[in-house]
Amino acid sequence: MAVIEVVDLVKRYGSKVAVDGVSFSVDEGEIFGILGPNGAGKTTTVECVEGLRAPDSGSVRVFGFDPRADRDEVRRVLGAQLQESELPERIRVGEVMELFASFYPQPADWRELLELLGIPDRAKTEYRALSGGQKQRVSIALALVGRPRVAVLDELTTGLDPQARRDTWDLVEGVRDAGVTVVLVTHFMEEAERLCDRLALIDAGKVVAVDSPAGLVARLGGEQTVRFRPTSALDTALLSALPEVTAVSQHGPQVVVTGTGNLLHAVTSVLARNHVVAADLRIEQAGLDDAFIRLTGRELT
Ligand SMILES: Nc1ncnc2c1ncn2[C@@H]1O[C@H](COP(=O)(O)OP(=O)(O)OP(=O)(O)O)[C@@H](O)[C@H]1O
Repeated sequence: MAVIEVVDLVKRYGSKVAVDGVSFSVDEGEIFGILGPNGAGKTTTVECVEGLRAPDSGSVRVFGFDPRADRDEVRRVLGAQLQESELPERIRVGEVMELFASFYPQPADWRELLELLGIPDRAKTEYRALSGGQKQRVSIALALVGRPRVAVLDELTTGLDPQARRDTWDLVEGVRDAGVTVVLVTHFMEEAERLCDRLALIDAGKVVAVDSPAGLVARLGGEQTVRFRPTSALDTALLSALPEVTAVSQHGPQVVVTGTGNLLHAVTSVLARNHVVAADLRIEQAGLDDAFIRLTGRELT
């Protein structure tokens, strides 16, 4: 059975359609990403999964339960992160952990969780005195204290410095390795690429693709980009005519050539034949961001 099954989910705010027929399913034991630009409908989608919002149409099941009709069952198996603003500033970390643990029949040992999350010494600290990274750790601990089978983590590294972000990625992998399925909402390409087994790309309320990061990139057919600055006049039509080349564009002094196959060799051969020296020559393989542009026609950020 799928851990989460979303079928044709639609959610409107007044006349604004925030989620427009979204379908995906999450398998047990995976880190499933929901990736898309700001306003794509990611949070609204997971709020429907968590039972915080009622869908206008379509269906959501979590281990077969309806998050609205079977609220208690879903609460027992699904751990959701709190938004930062939802905790009182003066509550101590130990107090909030104790409180949340009391909601569950068989909670995890929250002291162990704080230890696992690298903040064992923060139990007596007031929430407001925590750093951004520590607040994120507390919110992950709260999502895990009920021993959920699936944890939903929304924009968990937004606002963190690069080191704290990498530490958080290690934590998420640790959660998955402990047997918890993870749904990760993000607008960071690098985060999705590094962590997710599969992901749904969402744009303007619709799913544009569901695949592994490598599978999404492979849809580009091994596309590469060569960039360089010609040091003398170059007729770019010579490059466009190459069978390996799919597009040529010029950005100021820089020429950008995308294509497949042995693109670099094809481009440098043309340059050599025409006695053009290429300065700052670079080649890049396509990544998730290129896949996103190809699938949606626009950039993620
Ligand atoms: N409570 C609300 N009332 C009205 N419109 C809303 C509400 N919440 C979200 N929206 C709108 O619905 C759309 C989807 O928002 P949502 O927060 O689900 O997107 P998101 O992909 O999570 O984006 P972000 O990363 O910015 O949170 C956006 O256009 C947003 O402005």
